Amino acid sequence: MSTAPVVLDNVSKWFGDTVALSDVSYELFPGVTGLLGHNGAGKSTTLSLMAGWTSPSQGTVRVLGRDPRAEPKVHEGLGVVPDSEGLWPFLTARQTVELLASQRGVAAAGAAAKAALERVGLTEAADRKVAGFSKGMRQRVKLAQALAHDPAVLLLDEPLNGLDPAQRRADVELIRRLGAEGRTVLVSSHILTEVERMASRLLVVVNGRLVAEGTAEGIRDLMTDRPRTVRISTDDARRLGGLLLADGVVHAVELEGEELTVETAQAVALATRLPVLAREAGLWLRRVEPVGEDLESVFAALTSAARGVGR
Ligand SMILES: Nc1ncnc2c1ncn2[C@@H]1O[C@H](COP(=O)(O)OP(=O)(O)OP(=O)(O)O)[C@@H](O)[C@H]1O
Repeated sequence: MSTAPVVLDNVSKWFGDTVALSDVSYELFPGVTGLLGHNGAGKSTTLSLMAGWTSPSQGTVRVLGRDPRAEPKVHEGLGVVPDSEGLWPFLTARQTVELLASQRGVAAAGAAAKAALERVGLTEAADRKVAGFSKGMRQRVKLAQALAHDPAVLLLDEPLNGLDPAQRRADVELIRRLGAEGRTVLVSSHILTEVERMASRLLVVVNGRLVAEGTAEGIRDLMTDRPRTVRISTDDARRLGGLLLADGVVHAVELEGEELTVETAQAVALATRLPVLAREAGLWLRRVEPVGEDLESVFAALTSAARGVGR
């Protein structure tokens, strides 16, 4: 069996007729891994399985070498930020964090809570009741709770939800540091540009299936043959559009003044043929700009590609 801190081996999970996860296998290693998927893709189910809150219908889950469902001791090395609220409003931030640290068997729970609250930037608010906290502050209390016992594995379900831009930047930085310290961190998100800033490795889940895995760049490469849109600015857009269509490297063109927008399923061929065709026709390429090269677009393409294969 693998020694990776988290191992999913042929894991499926269904609720009645709903398949939340379908035959998923991967390992998590130290550093930050992003788990990407739209609402309902199976992210929270994955985290629940790793936290031992639910059992797989099939397959095995191991966290720090243990079955998290059968061995609650796993929580001594595991910190979880669930997407649910679950905070007692009548406790202060300090009491909230201290309580869980004690439950996790931390001897100096007070000192651990103080350090964790400081880490997430809640020192000044530590003795205020959670009831008056903003969504962003409550998220930070949950993060401090997850950190207080210094776990080797952290599972964070959409941890940036409800944060303002400054808080997001701070938390992206904090999560990166947690990974750099050698912890195994899994961050779920539906916002690719955000998770891309934290995670060195991405797992993309669509309809409960793992559809792509790798670095953000690697995932883009996987999508080389997906349909792409390219905007071209030239001195005779109509002529160039005709040449590209005749050459067969694009399947649609749209003209707007000197701007030409083309659709292609052969990005590499277009990149090779475009300068040749322009040169032969004596046309000047002012600007060539791919549209939608961000991960959001790649993700949308993966999603529609996987839809037919879904449940
Ligand atoms: N306890 C449950 N009972 C029935 N169906 C469930 C249960 N938990 C999850 N599901 C279903 O399993 C699928 C995956 O849900 P999950 O919450 O894991 O997705 P998600 O990617 O976390 O999405 P979200 O961000 O919206 O929570 C969904 O179709 C959901 O409706």
